Amino acid sequence: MHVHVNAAESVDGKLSTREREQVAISGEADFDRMDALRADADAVMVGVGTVLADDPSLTVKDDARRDRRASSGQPPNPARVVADSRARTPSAATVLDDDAATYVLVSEAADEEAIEALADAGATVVVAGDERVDLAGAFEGLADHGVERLMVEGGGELIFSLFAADLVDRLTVYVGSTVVGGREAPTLADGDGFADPESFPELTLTDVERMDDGVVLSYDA
Ligand SMILES: NC(=O)C1=CN([C@@H]2O[C@H](COP(=O)(O)OP(=O)(O)OC[C@H]3O[C@@H](n4cnc5c(N)ncnc54)[C@H](O)[C@@H]3O)[C@@H](O)[C@H]2O)C=CC1
Ligand SMILES: Nc1nc(O)c(N)c(N[C@@H]2O[C@H](COP(=O)(O)O)[C@@H](O)[C@H]2O)n1
Repeated sequence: MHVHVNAAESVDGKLSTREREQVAISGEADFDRMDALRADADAVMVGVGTVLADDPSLTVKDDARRDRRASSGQPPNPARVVADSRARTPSAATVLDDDAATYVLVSEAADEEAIEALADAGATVVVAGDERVDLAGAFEGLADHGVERLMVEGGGELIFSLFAADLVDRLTVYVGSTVVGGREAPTLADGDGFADPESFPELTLTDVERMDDGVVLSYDA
C-alpha cells in the first residue's frame, strides 16, 4: 500500500488551535490540491481525534473529479478510514453517511456494543492491535478490501504513529503564512516524539512550490 500524508500547518507547525478548533490554514488553491489528492486515492484516513474535533466528510468536492472517478469504474468518492482504538466515532458522524464506504479501525480493547453501533451505522470495522490500533496490521486488512493508495490527512497523533511505524511513503505539507501558537495546539507529529536522533525519520525534499500565501513542501519518506 502507498501511504501519502498531506496536511496544512501554520508557520509555527500547528494543525489547529489549542482548543482543537479547525482553522483554514490552506487557501483556495491548496484546498483544491487536497481535493485532487483525495480524488486520486482509494481511501482517505484521519484519526478519531479529527472526527471528534471537525466532523469532516472527507469527500471529493469537485463534481468533475467525482465524475471522472465514476467513469473509470471507481466509486465517486474514495473510502474513508478512521483510526479509532476504542470505537469512539459517534453514530451520527458525517464520515458514516452514505456518500462513501467507511472503515473504522479499532483495537481489541474496543467495547463490543460500540463496535456493533458502528456496524449498524454502515461502517466496516477492522480489528487490529490490543490496546491501540496496530496500523501495519490494519493496513493489511484494508489492502484485502482493495485499498492500494491511502491518503492520510491527520491529525498529529496519527501522523506521528505512522512515522514511528515506518508506514509513510510520501509527505506533502502546506505551510501557511500565519502563526497559531500554543503549547497544547496539535502539530504535524505529536505522540511521544522520537527521543533518539538516530530514530528521526529521514525525509528527502523533492519539491518546493509557492501556493496561495504559503508554500507546499513535498518529501519522499
Ligand atoms: N491542518 C490540517 O491539515 C489538519 C488538521 N487536523 C486537526 O488535528 C486535530 C486532531 O488531531 P489529534 O488530536 O492529534 O487527533 P488524531 O486525528 O490524530 O486522532 C488521534 C486518535 O486516533 C486514535 N488512534 C487509533 N490508533 C492510533 C494509533 N496507532 N496512533 C495514533 N492514534 C491512534 C486514538 O484514539 C487517538 O487519540 C484537530 O484539531 C484537527 O482539526 C486534522 C487533520 C488535518
Ligand atoms: N489541507 C488542509 N488544510 C487546512 O487548512 C485544513 N483545515 C485541513 N483540514 C482537514 O480537512 C478536513 C475537512 O474535510 P471536509 O471539508 O469536511 O471534507 C479536516 O477534518 C481536516 O482533515 N486540511
